[in-house]
Amino acid sequence: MTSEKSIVLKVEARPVENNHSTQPVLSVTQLTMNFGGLCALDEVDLTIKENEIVALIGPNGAGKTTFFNCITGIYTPSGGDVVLTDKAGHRSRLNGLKPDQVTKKGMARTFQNIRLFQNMTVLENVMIGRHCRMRTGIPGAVFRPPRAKSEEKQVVSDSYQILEKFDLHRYVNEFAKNLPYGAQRRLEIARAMATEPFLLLLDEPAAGMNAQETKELDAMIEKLRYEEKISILLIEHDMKLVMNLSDRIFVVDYGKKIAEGTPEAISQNPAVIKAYLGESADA
Ligand SMILES: Nc1ncnc2c1ncn2[C@@H]1O[C@H](COP(=O)(O)OP(=O)(O)OP(=O)(O)O)[C@@H](O)[C@H]1O
Repeated sequence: MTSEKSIVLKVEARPVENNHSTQPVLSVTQLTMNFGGLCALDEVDLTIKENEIVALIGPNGAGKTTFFNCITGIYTPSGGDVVLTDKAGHRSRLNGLKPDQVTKKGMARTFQNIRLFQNMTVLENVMIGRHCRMRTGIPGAVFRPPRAKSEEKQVVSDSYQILEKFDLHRYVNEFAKNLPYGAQRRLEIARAMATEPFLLLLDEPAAGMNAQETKELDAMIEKLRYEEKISILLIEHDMKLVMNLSDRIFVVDYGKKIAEGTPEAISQNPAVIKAYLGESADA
């Protein structure tokens, strides 16, 4: 029997424009994560270069979200190294940093299940992302000296501009929970972008989207790459989106990296086809 995933793997891969710099912004080496007796990640290596779009794919339970959780400080990996290099060439080892410290270093993320502040407005959700770049600390927020007031004004105006970019400004004072599904997904990305990342991680951004919303998402991710000059790492099950967007693809299965390469190479890789089809690939 042919599964749905086997069909989508055969989506035509677009030719890769290989004009990206070779500077790695993220370098992950031998990342390992054990949960008791379960090895969810087994010495996985992955690099992302400046301005690249890279996908991390694999069957359900392969270890993709665990990978994101390990590199963003949600989990402490059992082994391996995670190094982020900013645009000025400063290298930071992220091992042991908390999620907010990782965000400040320039790597932001979204989640598989939308994690917005549902009872806050659209503007407030983005302002929360923006606050990570504010200089005012708790005393400033309490006593509100003139500098804190002017910084707060700037946060409001920056956040509104971000909403405009994501075509969300018409919802500015709506509660997040009242937005249509596709707009909630966009808002998560807008909030992540408000932290000024140079590397954005998207965990299944197209999950639950219809064909039109997915097409818009595809265009939005491309636009982000070119206009904001950022690199993007995405986990996604929609192979059409993956094949269309990615410069390179990494494939994991049972916690191990089984392949990496261009969309074209990956779509023809026997180990990848087998991972998606199971034993039927041998037939
Ligand atoms: N906190 C945890 N404690 C124990 N086991 C976990 C934990 N998080 C993930 N796992 C296990 O690690 C393995 C990898 O899970 P993970 O969620 O990373 O897979 P995935 O590739 O993201 O899957 P999906 O595509 O279904 O989201 C699974 O066997 C999962 O049950």
